[in-house]
Amino acid sequence: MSSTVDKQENLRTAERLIRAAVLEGGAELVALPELWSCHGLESVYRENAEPVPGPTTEFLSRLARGLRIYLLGGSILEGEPGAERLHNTSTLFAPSGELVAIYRKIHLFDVKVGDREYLESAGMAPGREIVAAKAAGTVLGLTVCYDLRFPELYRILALRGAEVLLVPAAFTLQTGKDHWELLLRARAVENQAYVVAPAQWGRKQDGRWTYGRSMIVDPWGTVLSTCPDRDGYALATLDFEYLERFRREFPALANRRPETYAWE
Ligand SMILES: NC(=O)CCC(=O)C(=O)O
Repeated sequence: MSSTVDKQENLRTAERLIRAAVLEGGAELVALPELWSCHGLESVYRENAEPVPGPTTEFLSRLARGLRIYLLGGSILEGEPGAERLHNTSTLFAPSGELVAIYRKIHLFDVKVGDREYLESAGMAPGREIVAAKAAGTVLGLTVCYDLRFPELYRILALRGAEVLLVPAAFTLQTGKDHWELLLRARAVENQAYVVAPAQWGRKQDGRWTYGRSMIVDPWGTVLSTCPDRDGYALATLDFEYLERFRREFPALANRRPETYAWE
């Protein structure tokens, strides 16, 4: 998606794309990008924030139930009325519509890229909990965007059994062109897991460009599917028998030597 600050328009676009992924593509798990319901102008984030659960998660729950799918609600702006700072919050719904996991972005994007400064922590508070959730006999690890640069998080998720690492994102164009695919493939290879990474693309209202290229990567590091620079979806089959065999025959996770690793 290339979300705007018009929440109703974003909800309509998300619904159209989710329905297409399921009804045309046969998707059983659908994932939206970071801040899909409102993105691109920080000055309006507070007025677009909602509690979780709230109206936008209700919308996602209805879609998950109606289409009988697992639905990752990318991330949205979470905020109780009067909260000092918001959270960048990802939610996961079961085919029953039940909200089965809530993950709040841990690593906030406080960096300078070229001549542009990002200070996500000015408006957001970091999450404090690592979240893995069971879904249809597998385990999904929830993360958001800049988290991708912190391999510790993904290793902990893998050690908790995650076989699919979810990375809804809005990478900048400048970092994304060199780092997005590299980091996604690295997280897939080092954790021997599928990586599902739906992304914002295009120019935003505040002038920033996002990189796009939603991507699904397999445990070998092969890119199974990606998106061009327009709204759409990447689609792939995740083969958990292959994953189990690969981890058994090439037991890199089991070959770790934690007793020799020094901690900070
Ligand atoms: N929204 C984000 O967290 C952006 C992360 C990003 O662009 C990066 O390079 O990291």
